[in-house]
Amino acid sequence: MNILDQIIADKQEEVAQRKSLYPVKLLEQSTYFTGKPVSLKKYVQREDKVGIIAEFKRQSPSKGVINGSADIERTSIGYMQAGASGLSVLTDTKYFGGKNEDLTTARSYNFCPILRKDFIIDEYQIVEAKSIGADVILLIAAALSPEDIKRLGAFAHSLGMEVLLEVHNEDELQRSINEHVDLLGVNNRNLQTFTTDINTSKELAEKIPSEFVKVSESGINDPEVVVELMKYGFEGFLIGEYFMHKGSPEKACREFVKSIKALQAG
Ligand SMILES: O=P(O)(O)OC[C@@H](O)[C@@H](O)c1c[nH]c2ccccc12
Repeated sequence: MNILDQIIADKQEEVAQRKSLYPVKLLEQSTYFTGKPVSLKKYVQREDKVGIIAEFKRQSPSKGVINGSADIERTSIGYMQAGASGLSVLTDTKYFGGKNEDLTTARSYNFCPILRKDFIIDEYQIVEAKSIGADVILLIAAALSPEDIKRLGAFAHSLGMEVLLEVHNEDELQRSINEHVDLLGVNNRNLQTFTTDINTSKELAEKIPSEFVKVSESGINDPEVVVELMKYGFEGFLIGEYFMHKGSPEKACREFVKSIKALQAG
């Protein structure tokens, strides 16, 4: 079984358990549930920003522990002060060492779009995403049928949230896009081999219909790469490990944003 199948199998069990522990009625009582989501689409397109979606990721199946001591309050505030356009917070515990409380903490200290980074397979998780303060959900084409993607996307929209659809190749792109997708993320990481290749983004760029905001995900560790991807029409850049593996992720983010701006100024 590949890693994604394994994660999804575990997720099915986890969701079934959470459903009985925290019924939807309870989630809907959260003060965040009634709040109006912040648009990631708009934020990555802001003229005064460079489109970095800064991720809080303690560990991953490919790298093991990336940063065991980073603090979500400090890092999330620092990322936004560094000029990030939005935040991505891993909430999967088993494989990524995250938790829902991380997202809620990030929410309570920041007014910005926050992506719930998890493996969404069920409407329940979308209600949960909203109740913990997320604005955007991730749907992974490799893990879902086109019908599921459409149904879950429509449900997220009905709650006012945005949808980031993640694809890794043209086949996934063609079969998965629908009107309930707002942002199209190209994952540069091959989930079978864990290798990352920026060319994945470059090759898929022209195949993505222009109504979707393009986001390049994974393996980005060089400001020059961001500037190059901008030429291919990418407006969002999802970066985790490059920031998180440093003692101060927020400082790494600040320097990264600065370098992009310097390159743009020529
Ligand atoms: O840490 P990186 O290489 O900068 O990548 C960030 C992000 O793209 C990656 O964490 C990611 C992309 N898609 C995912 C799906 C689930 C969990 C994690 C991910």
